[in-house]
Amino acid sequence: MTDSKTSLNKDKIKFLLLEGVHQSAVDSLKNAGYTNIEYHKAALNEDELIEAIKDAHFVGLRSRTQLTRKVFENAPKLVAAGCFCIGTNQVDLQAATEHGVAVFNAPYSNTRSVAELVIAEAILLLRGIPAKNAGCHRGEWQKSAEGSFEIRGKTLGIIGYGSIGSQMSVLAESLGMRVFFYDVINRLPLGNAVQCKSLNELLAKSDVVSLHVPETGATKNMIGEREINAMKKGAILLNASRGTVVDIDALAAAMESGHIAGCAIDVFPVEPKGNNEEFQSPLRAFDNAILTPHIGGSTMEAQENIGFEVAEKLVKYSDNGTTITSVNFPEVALPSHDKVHRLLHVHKNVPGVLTAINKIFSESDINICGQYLQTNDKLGYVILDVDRAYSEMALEQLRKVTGTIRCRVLF
Ligand SMILES: NC(=O)c1ccc[n+]([C@@H]2O[C@H](COP(=O)([O-])OP(=O)(O)OC[C@H]3O[C@@H](n4cnc5c(N)ncnc54)[C@H](O)[C@@H]3O)[C@@H](O)[C@H]2O)c1
Ligand SMILES: O=C(O)CC[C@@H](O)C(=O)O
Repeated sequence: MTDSKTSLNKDKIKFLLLEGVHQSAVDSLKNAGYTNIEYHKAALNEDELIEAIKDAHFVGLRSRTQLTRKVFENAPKLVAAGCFCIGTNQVDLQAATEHGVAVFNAPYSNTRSVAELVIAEAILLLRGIPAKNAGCHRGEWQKSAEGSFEIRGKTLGIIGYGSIGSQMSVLAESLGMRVFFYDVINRLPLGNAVQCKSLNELLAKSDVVSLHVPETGATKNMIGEREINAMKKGAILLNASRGTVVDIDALAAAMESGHIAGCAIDVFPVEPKGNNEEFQSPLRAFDNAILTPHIGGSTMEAQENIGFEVAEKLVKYSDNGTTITSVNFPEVALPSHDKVHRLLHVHKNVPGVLTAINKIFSESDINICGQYLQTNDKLGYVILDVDRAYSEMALEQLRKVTGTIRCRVLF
């Protein structure tokens, strides 16, 4: 038996931070003792990412970086990924899980920022301000009330009544809007909002339609030609969810015909990788389209909070194995014990793994001081605190347990 410390020193643990995540993330990691940080302002393409991630233990990203199966296959040391945003659709979660990589995000920090933006856009579009603004910039003077409306008394249709949709609902009612929403699950309506039974019902009722659904198979092109035709003539469409949700060509055709009176689009099927790449979209042709570079959640407040929140989750996972709020791992938090070694064991959720683990320790005569197992449909994750009389041999045996995906010693 040896009393050896086999975990890495903190300065050997590499964090790869991409897409200009907020300085608060860097500060939080440094305050927690993690100084080995590689920082990139933009996203990396797959080949660049594979090169940068090959010796990284943690990766931090936003919505642009694609963590594909190939990336996970080439990231042998990676233990966790932190999405400094809400969406996790840019991560192949199945591949992350199979490789034993815990994924975290910030599910709430930027929701208010998005809700405020879409309300502001609805007001501006109902008044025709984007087109009037563009005209003035060209030297035109279009003083007219034609096509300008107050928001008060108009009907808002929210698709996806989660954290953002429900906040928008409250803000919209405070401005005098009537609110309907459509969601795949029954949601408690806030204020006087009413849940619609179908998407068609919502589209037919609404003067303004706003999308707040995640990117999934079911939401891909959820708003296409048929759905746009089901909207009222002269209605307004807002999308600050994901670019795959709206068929942009169908929207451009409806803007051209005047069926849609204006739109505000923050997310696109293909977005530039960084600030130096040209943004391409058929919607650039329309003065009555507010186009923004995926900044719905980009406020100083939100980004700072997200930086702290996600960095803290990564630090807790690195320091003591805590996976609370992980989007793909069973959630485990074991209080720390004195004078113990802590081992983390990630395995396929198949019968007999815990028995095999416990057998190794009982046969090696090593006392287990604390143990917490959680499973989800794919994974089992157990944190074990064992007596200092810990042996490297036990770790070797743990690694051989059938179903093991990843096993490491924290301290
Ligand atoms: N533009 C930005 O900068 C920005 C910022 C934050 C979030 N987002 C996007 O907004 C999305 C929503 O964020 P949120 O925090 O409100 O998420 P959320 O998970 O709290 O809410 C999403 C809602 O959509 C519903 N939903 C899922 N599939 C649906 C379907 N097929 N039809 C109808 N409803 C469906 C869910 O039941 C849920 O109520 C995120 O997934 C993210 O992609 C964009
Ligand atoms: O900051 C980003 O890149 C993504 C923001 C937003 O889409 C989110 O999912 O939170």
